[in-house]
Amino acid sequence: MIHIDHISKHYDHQKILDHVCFSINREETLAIVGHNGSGKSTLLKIIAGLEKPTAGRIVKKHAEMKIGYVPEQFPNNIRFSPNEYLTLLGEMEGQPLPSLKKKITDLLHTFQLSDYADIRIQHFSKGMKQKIGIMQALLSKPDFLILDEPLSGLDPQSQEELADILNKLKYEGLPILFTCHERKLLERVADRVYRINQGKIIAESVFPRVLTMEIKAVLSTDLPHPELHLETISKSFRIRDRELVIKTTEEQSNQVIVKLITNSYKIRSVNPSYS
Ligand SMILES: Nc1ncnc2c1ncn2[C@@H]1O[C@H](COP(=O)(O)OP(=O)(O)OP(=O)(O)O)[C@@H](O)[C@H]1O
Repeated sequence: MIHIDHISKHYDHQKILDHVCFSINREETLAIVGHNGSGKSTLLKIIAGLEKPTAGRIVKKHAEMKIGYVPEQFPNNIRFSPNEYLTLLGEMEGQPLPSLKKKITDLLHTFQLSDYADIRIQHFSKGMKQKIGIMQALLSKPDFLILDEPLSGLDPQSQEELADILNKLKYEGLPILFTCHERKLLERVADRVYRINQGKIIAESVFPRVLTMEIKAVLSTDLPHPELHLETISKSFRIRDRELVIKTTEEQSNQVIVKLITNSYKIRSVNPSYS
């Protein structure tokens, strides 16, 4: 959906990017890694249209494609609450107030900030501010999201929480391009990783997307739970009273559902699991 076509960038006489070429496909999460100063942020800004390349071009599938860009640092001095700040930005874009309010409520819920909706952002932690930056980018329903070091400076728990949110957005079909230094998180979130080295870009890794599904089912008879031998097709499962909760791969989820139905279970829910 976006092709980076022989992008080069020089600052004064310093060559930062040298004929960088790659494509970003639909529903794909791509990460860029590289040493400090290797040109990651410069490349993201060029793709977002915030910086001009010295040579080359960015080819978008649709000229009107909306790109959401989240810089590494969220401003420190925002005196508005998330409700006020996001409403103001949405109104400036001309979004109608009723649907804008609903969108903000949904975003606050997704980012687990509903309890902080009316507290000034300047009092927030770095991770919370980072979430506001992403919410701001999502407010105008982008077709593509670019995040510069979204996890930097966050404690491990906040990193995990944000990685879960990125996975959720990815599962909903939003293509994402981000930079990150944390190997474990790259593996959790990225489908592909590219490395910038001396201005050139090289494909580093491809992580197969193995999605875990959580299936909740209830036994519809008064008999004890039947012996299902789920160990072979399930990552984990637990039984509580009449309820059975099973985690399995997306590929095997249909097989599990059929097995449950034929053994007198009623399926309550089938959802992707990010843990
Ligand atoms: N506006 C600018 N003017 C001159 N040089 C710049 C400018 N912006 C970036 N640079 C230089 O370009 C090089 C690449 O910077 P960039 O911020 O893209 O690297 P990075 O890989 O994102 O680094 P980090 O991992 O530290 O964030 C650096 O040497 C930087 O000093």
